[in-house]
Formats: sequence, C-alpha cells, structure tokens
Amino acid sequence: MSKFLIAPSILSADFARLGEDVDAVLAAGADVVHFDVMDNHYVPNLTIGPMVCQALRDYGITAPIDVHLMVKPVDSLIPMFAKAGASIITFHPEASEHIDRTLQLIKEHGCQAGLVLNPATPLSCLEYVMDKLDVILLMSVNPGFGGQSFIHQTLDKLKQVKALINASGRNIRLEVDGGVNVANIKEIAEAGADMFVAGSAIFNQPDYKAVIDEMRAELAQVE
Ligand SMILES: O=C(CO)[C@H](O)[C@H](O)COP(=O)(O)O
Repeated sequence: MSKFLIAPSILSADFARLGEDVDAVLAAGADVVHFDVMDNHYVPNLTIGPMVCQALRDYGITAPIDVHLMVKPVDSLIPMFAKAGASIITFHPEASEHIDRTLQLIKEHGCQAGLVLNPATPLSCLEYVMDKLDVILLMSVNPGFGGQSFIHQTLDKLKQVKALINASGRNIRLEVDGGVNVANIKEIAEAGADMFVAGSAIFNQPDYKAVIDEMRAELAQVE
C-alpha cells in the first residue's frame, strides 16, 4: 500500500444512496472513508451521526472509517461511534474541556485518536499530548462546508507539524482536509501530509476512479 492515503469526504456523497456511493468510491481506489459529523453548534451545519456509521458497516463497508467530530461537547459521542464501527476518531481541541481525557477515551474504546486544528488554531495545543496522537488533522478550510478553497498558509503549518512529528519519533499520520484536489495534492504532500481528505474534488466528478488515479499519479512524484 502507498504511504499516502486518500480519504474521500462523504459530505459530498449522495446521501440518498450513501452505501452505494461509498462502495463506488472505495472500488475506485480510495483507502479510507472520511465521515464528517457536524452539530450546528460547534460548526454552522448539521450532518450525520453514529447510526449512519453503523448503517455503512451493516451495508458491508469494511474500509477504515475516519470520524471527524465537529461537535461540542465530544465525549458522549465517542463510545457511540466506537460501537458503530469507527476506526479513527478526531476532534477539535476547542470542543473538549479536557483534551487528554478525550484522547484517552477514544483509545479506551479501541479507536485511533487524533486532534483537528482549524486554520487559526495554534500548534501549542499539541504540546503534552503528542504521545497519545495517532493522527493530526490540519483543516485547510474553516470547518462546516465542503467545496471551499484551500487556504494556502496551511502549507507552512503542515511543514511545522511534520517537524514536530519527526522530532517526536512517533508514527503519527498527518491528515489535511479542505479544498484538496488534483491540482494541489502534490504540493500538499511535499509539505508533509500523508493522508488527504477530498470531498467535492472526487464526488462532484462522474468518474471517481479517474480522479483518484490522477491524485495517485501526482503523489507518485513525491514518493
Ligand atoms: O470537514 C470538512 C468541512 O468541514 C470537509 O471534509 C471538507 O471541507 C472536504 O470538502 P472539500 O474537499 O469539498 O473541501
């Protein structure tokens, strides 16, 4: 398997036929299902919860499901998502009263744990918890909606986080989410990302395989 993971955001999938659409994007070569959970409180939009995650598992989806919690508070949803089949659970530090406790809770429930940093969230929130992180997700748009443009300053932030990961000596995935597409994925990988969330760039095209193949071709130039 490539060291780079492509994680289509189902925020841009066809919710009326979600199982089928997720199946199609995995058959087209995606590695991970990115599952955006919004509560109309932490972010100004409302999406899906643990029942939909369970429904995807019941439908037969076996790929890792990467649950991105854009909710506040977060802790009560963690056991529910773990039970519903989440593989990775990430949350925003601003949404948890006790970041260390929330990370531990995710791990106690058998999932990989990660923090999500909004474009203006400082890197200081990573201090003291690097040892508990499996994933660091940098938002390259402000969270809440698909189809926004990539915020260019994220490239510098990626480089800084990559240096922190290298210094920690730990195997932490560096994920990026928002405005990722065929034209910029190479530059994002060069800045240090190894997991790429893309919603509209994939689901808004008729041929998912063609887009994912193009993304892989760009990434192959970095590997
Ligand atoms: O978390 C998100 C928004 O909060 C989405 O995952 C993200 O924006 C992906 O959508 P797109 O690739 O269309 O930008």
